Amino acid sequence: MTTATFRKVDSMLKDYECGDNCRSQIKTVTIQQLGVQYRMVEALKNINCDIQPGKLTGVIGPNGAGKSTLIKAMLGLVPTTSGTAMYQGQPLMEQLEKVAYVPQRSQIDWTYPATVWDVVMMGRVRKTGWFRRFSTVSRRLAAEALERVGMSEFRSRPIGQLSGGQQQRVFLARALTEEAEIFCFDEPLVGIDKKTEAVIFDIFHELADAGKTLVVVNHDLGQAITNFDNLILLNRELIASGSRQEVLSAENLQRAYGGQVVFFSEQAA
Ligand SMILES: Nc1ncnc2c1ncn2[C@@H]1O[C@H](COP(=O)(O)OP(=O)(O)OP(=O)(O)O)[C@@H](O)[C@H]1O
Repeated sequence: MTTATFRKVDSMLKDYECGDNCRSQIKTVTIQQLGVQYRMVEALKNINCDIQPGKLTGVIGPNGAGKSTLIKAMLGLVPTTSGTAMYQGQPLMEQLEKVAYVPQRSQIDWTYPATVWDVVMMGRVRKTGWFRRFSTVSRRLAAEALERVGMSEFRSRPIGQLSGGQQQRVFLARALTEEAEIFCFDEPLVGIDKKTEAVIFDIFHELADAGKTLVVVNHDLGQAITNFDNLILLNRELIASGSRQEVLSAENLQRAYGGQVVFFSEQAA
């Protein structure tokens, strides 16, 4: 099916109100036989799983399991040896205008001379174009996003002068201004306090409730896990994917982490 045909079908479905089930299939990101090799390291092997809209999906697994690589490979940011991620009948990497991606903190240059407002407005560049004036709508969206993450009062502050949690909030605000269909966050919860964690999860759940497709890499198997609807458990290969209750079995955790993890009971999950 061509992109044009797919858009037509999608708008017809909007017109004729198809049920939740078929709408959900259309907005699902489907990862098919994805493989990544970095020189001598086989980072991911034959990954097959879905990321459903309307759910908060976490990617978990031990250090070096390939969690960040999964997101990067889905978006075409690292070369794949096999497979791809599909969205609405086309490779996702060819539709990046529909994606908001927030990389790991370590991959962002915090010395870059930009204010909080500059960073959030960057979320509008794709829609506005480089070197063009931002519209009133773009400015309003950026101001609303900053307000939503509780960072309005910092709008003139250089990003290098913020705490880690404040920096994460600013990048979340930038993602919100992109008005994307798919949101990919790589370790947004590292080094943040409980209050910021709660703000971030509230926003993730709002996006999921609005029918967005969200995937969040999270290496910490602790409390945060209780916030996800679905999980993708990796250790270079796919150990399990599906609802959090299905994925967090003793057997799956043993396969992913070996002896490194104490079993989480279903109640804990
Ligand atoms: N650019 C690269 N070049 C070579 N090897 C890489 C590169 N990026 C990642 N790797 C290797 O690929 C494997 C998977 O890395 P990745 O960062 O995806 O894992 P992760 O699950 O996100 O790890 P962590 O929880 O430690 O952040 C690791 O062995 C890592 O050392």
